[in-house]
Amino acid sequence: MSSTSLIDPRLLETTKNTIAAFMTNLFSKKNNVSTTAVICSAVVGLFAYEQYVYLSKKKSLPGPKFKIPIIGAFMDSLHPTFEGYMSKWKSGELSCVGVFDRFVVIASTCDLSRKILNSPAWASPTVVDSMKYILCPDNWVFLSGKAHVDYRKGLNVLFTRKALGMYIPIQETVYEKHFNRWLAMDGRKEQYQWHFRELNMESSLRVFLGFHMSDEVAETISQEYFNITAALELVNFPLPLPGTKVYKAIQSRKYIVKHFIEAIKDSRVRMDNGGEVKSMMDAWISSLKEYELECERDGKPAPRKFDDREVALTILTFLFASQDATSSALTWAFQLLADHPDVLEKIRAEQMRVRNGNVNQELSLELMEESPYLRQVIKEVLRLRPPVLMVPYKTDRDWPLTESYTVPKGAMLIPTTYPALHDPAVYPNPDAFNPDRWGPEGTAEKSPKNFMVFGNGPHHCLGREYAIMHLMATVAQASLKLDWTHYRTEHSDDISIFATIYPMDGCHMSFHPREQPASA
Ligand code: HEM
Repeated sequence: MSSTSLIDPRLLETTKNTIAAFMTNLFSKKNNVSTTAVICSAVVGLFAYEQYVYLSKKKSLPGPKFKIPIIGAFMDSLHPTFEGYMSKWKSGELSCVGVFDRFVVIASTCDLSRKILNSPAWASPTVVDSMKYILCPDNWVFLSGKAHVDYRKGLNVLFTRKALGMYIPIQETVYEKHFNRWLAMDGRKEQYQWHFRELNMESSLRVFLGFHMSDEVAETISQEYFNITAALELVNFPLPLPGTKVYKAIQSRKYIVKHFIEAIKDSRVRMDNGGEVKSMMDAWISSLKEYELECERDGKPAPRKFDDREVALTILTFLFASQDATSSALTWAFQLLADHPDVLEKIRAEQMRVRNGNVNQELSLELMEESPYLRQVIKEVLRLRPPVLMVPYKTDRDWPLTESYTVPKGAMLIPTTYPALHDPAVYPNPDAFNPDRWGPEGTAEKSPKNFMVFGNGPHHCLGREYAIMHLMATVAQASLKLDWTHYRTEHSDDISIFATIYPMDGCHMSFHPREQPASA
């Protein structure tokens, strides 16, 4: 912890004394005081009180010594920078900042981050402030304790190996469609970050909801979803007033949920008529139906029903949890592979090997399971550029998190993933892209606790295997069907923050059809 950032306890004492003196002064004055003077004095008093509250929570933690009245560091949170985050993490194992009435504590070490993620008795996930408005307060992600565990158990069926195998052909169709779109641009140089996002959004929508919804609606949802991403700042304007980002995100959510509900109704009809399971939602509805019949048959009490809105909101959480993180990972994957052609060649060789030289072989889960090198590459992309840098939690009571600091109840407490994933003791030369560190000769697998890309503890990512499989499958198909060029700029390796992380220059690329090897 940097000693220069320690708060002098005398400052705290002086602030307290100033407020006391001010209040005494204000109320003891017998002489006439103008209304303006009283109001001004009251405002100054409130500001001083705000500083006092902030400093008494901050204690010796590194962080701003002065909180800007009312808004605190709100302007910084509007335009976060990676460098700003880095300097926070470097300032100490815990650091703090005040935004509006929120006191935010950031944990930067692997051990403290894991402790926070694994202590449901002290802190629970809070998502960012705006999310209760956007995802609706009755959404399952806001459940805690047993209610959360029980609900989550019911969702596991959607991410089993069998389920993942069923989603793969849907994904292959979507990849093919987007690859053809990219090729139709005739090798034009573009900012591909948004094209990767589109592929990812359509893949999510089709896997989660199937093909009931038209391409136009799917594209509008992709556009509307930008409003939701834009409202994901760590701390937002506290009220969803018209014109605010949160307000716009709520309108977009309404549009998205309306169309999800239509797809759910369609799925219910198809499943009632014994239709084929063609999406995650079909799988869920049919498993609920099966369980209902099982209870009826075995004379057990009827299970709880899930109405269309509830199913729609749950699918929305999957989109919410996956969309930005996976789009970020996909962008970095394409960029890093273009910048490391030796790695891309090894992927191609592995894919040709597992397909016995048949470049057109249908994609399958088995093929992905037989591709250990590709898995190493995806793990390395996620380590080097973790899409989720911080996971906001909230303390449910005063928590003596370290020997020297107790996090006050109600604080936003944020475990961090990046420093653990760039710890040179665990990942030598941590800023280098080196998939071999995950191989048999490497050491990265020896410290699984550092790999917090998908969180940890009771709320760890439900879609972890699905996400890894989707990233592997996209890269596998692209490596065989496409050649791509990355136009590096001086900002290609810099990180910009838009809910998650992207290359600062937006990733300029062009795509070309890949000439098939003679054996294909
Ligand atoms: C590269 C992509 C992804 C990354 C980096 C990622 C990362 C994370 C992280 C860090 C958490 C918080 C964990 C915690 O609090 O300990 C999380 C939670 C979650 N993720 Fe993911 N995720 C990804 C993709 C997905 C996908 C594709 C889905 C669903 C299809 C998904 C569904 C969820 C859900 C439902 C939760 C909340 C779990 C709970 O509260 O019980 N994620 N994810």
